[in-house]
Amino acid sequence: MSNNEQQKRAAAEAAYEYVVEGEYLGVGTGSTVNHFIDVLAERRPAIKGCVSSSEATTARLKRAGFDVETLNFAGDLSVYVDGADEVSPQLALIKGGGGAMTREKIIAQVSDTFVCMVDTSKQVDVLGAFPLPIEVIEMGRSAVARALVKMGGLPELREDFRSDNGHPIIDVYNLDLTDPKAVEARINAIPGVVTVGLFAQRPADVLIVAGADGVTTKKR
Ligand SMILES: O=C[C@H](O)[C@H](O)[C@H](O)COP(=O)(O)O
Repeated sequence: MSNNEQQKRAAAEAAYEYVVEGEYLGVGTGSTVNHFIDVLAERRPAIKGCVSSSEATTARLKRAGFDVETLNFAGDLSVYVDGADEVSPQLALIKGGGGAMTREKIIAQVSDTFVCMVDTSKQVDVLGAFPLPIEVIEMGRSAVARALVKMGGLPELREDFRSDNGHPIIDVYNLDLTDPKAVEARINAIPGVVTVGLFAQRPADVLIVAGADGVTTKKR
């Protein structure tokens, strides 16, 4: 395993401490979450089942023998575990590098504790070096892109990609994200936007950071 993969694994092991037995567990998407699912598969907690944020995570959880239930059935959750593409000191996040942010944001919103796992490379003072993913309705994608240009952004359509919900994704460079809550609200208000991958209005509650010197945990 590379150093980076070892760090992801260490973060996943630390996140496991937040799993609540006897309940449904929210599970995010991505390479760090894949390590978390591997940890779940090894330790087999007595959870009721999982609520998944993507088809890829659902398939991996099922292969590991876990029940995957719909959020409509499971209702509000105690714990949601996921990764992120960037994290600010206030625990605001950019998510959606894998295109899963719509389902991720829905699950984060109904979870008491959002546990986010990252490696040190994803910690930034101000969000925005990572292009901001925005899921859009196909017929509105050019209109949304023009609105983003007016905000100072440089939108790029993600080539040959559809989200699990069947929508295109625009990745936006160059946006000023010094006030991420305000930008999130402004982008949410553009007709045609399904979900912006900014998690500032609902940031992480617990941040687990894995680095060369071990794992640290920060709480909001
Ligand atoms: O759409 C993907 C999700 O938001 C992921 O949480 C994010 O991209 C981080 O993924 P990874 O753990 O692979 O860096």
